[in-house]
Amino acid sequence: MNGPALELVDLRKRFGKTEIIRGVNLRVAAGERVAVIGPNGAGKSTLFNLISGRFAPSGGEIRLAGRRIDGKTPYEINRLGLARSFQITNIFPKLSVFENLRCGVLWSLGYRYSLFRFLSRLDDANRRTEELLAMVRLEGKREVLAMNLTYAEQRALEIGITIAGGAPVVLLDEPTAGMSKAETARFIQLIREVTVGRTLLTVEHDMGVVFGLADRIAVVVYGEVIAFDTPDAVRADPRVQEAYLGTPAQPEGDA
Ligand SMILES: Nc1ncnc2c1ncn2[C@@H]1O[C@H](COP(=O)(O)OP(=O)(O)OP(=O)(O)O)[C@@H](O)[C@H]1O
Repeated sequence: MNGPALELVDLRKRFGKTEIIRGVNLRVAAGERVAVIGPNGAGKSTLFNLISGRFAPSGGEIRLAGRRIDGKTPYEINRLGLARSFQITNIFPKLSVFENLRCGVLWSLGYRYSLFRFLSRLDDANRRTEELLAMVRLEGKREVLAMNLTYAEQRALEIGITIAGGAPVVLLDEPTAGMSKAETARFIQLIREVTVGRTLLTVEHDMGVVFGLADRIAVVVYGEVIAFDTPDAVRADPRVQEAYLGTPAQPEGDA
């Protein structure tokens, strides 16, 4: 019942002869916010691509709420409850903010419904869209075309679309990239609010965001998770300091 929301078991990905993800094990509890950090080229995006089904693993397992999802398509994985943001690419630029959010909600109703059932649920969809509009603080931009929003507003819209389907597990790829400090601070708060009751996995380079948002941090180096712990514990971990600074933090250590 209370198993992990997301679990990676000895996950591996090889491109040609090179193993990029080298036996990753990770158990993310339901409701937890986890930031994945690591040097450039460590394999963070590859890990996200494996979890969301864009790449098939070369080995190991991925479980969403206990259910195997490795080998499934991104569509199937989304339907099973995992939503991933694709930065601003999933926004329809010529639709209004409201219409964009409603597309996200309608998508979650699926195409299997008959037209009659679909129409009968439109009221629900509109209500849900209103809620989302408020959650991402874009009520004042309701009728504005997405292409006319500021960059930060587009990112907020994108998060609204990502959570529109109600997926319990959300993957966000560098959600604050390109934002000013003030926008970033506001955005962290927004992410906190919209992910209440959900499980969040985010790839992030900005340490301010990582420490402001994450309950636990997974540090990926050369395709392996070298630490998975609370922000304070990760900050104090000599292996992490070495991976980032290139020098052991404790000179008297057994290096
Ligand atoms: N489709 C692919 N084919 C071959 N090699 C790939 C492919 N995708 C990624 N790689 C390689 O895998 C390694 C990890 O890349 P990845 O993008 O996952 O790292 P990252 O940690 O997300 O880096 P960054 O922080 O720079 O975004 C890199 O060496 C990259 O060149």
